[in-house]
Amino acid sequence: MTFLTIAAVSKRYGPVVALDGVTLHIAAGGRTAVVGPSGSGKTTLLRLLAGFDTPHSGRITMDGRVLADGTSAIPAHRRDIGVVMQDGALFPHLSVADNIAFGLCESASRKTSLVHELSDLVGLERAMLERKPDALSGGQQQRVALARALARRPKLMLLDEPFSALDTGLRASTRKAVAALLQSAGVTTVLVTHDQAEALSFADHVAVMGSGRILQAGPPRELYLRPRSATVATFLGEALILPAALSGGKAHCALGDIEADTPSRAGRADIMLRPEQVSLSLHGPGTACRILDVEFAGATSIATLAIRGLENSPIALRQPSDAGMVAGTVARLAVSGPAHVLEAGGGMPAGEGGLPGIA
Ligand SMILES: Nc1ncnc2c1ncn2[C@@H]1O[C@H](COP(=O)(O)OP(=O)(O)OP(=O)(O)O)[C@@H](O)[C@H]1O
Repeated sequence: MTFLTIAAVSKRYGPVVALDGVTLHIAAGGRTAVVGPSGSGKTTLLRLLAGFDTPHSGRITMDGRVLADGTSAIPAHRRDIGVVMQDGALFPHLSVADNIAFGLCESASRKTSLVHELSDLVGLERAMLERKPDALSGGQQQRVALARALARRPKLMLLDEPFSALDTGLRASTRKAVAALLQSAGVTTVLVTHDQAEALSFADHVAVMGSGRILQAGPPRELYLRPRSATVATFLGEALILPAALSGGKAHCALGDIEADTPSRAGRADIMLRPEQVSLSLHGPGTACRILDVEFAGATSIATLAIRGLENSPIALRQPSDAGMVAGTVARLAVSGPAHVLEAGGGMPAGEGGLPGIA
């Protein structure tokens, strides 16, 4: 059931079109991630949902209530929406407990029990409640910000890059804890992030933005495996994009004849393979290629490869570092699984440099 509807919403800042007719339907109780490159309009969308700004046109409806219709809008404090920003935005002079209870119109004893309940829920030890925010780690501060937002029992939770200030390990564990918490509380959530891995792991619905528009929205797996365009494909992960001729359910390309996931299509098209579908070996089966360069990156390395038929467009492919890749040698490339056929007109992203294969 749709809980939040964003219908043809546009927003300009002077000559800049920040949002250009954005339409998005968000299911009740779901976790939606809005991803896209810098400047694509993610934060603007979140600000319009929160009520910090108003659209120029379009309509936002939540749970049957119109939040904004063109430039007339319900103010932020009357929307029942919780917001957690990148830096947590805690009040530095208040204790953790007072931060969580800030603005609640409850008796002192009710406030105390609510603070205890919420701190247990977000996994904060009681001993931390009397500390000031600067005596907590980044991850703990984010949990306080979340508890403070949850204290108002919001119908919708907006998270604006809330994990970006945390280091890698803490980031993953906090993200997992927050996702589980929001799911158990049944709060519909919208997360804004520029981190595709975060979006794919946190959300059950992902919307990819570009230049103020929604390029594609759907379940994470669907978007990762069946992106419409090269732009969406490369934003959501590394991708090998190759020109192909389609016929008889096959994509005929420089890597051979590969089963196509859209058997009815015929003619010329770009196809996409994820790196995990392509394996490089020194003596196995597959298409011959020359290893031009190997860039070591720990567990994996990026090989630059010249394939017959694509000599002028070497491809970049990430492979396990123990695959024995040595620059200057000849190897074989084998493909498993079908090639995904991109929609017509969805070529390489404009202005994207570098080699095909690495986003
Ligand atoms: N207050 C403002 N005044 C003028 N231009 C603005 C304003 N806010 C946003 N913009 C512009 O609108 C566009 C969208 O910005 P927005 O902050 O929504 O992008 P974003 O996808 O959240 O980017 P980032 O990932 O860098 O935060 C950008 O071109 C930005 O420069």
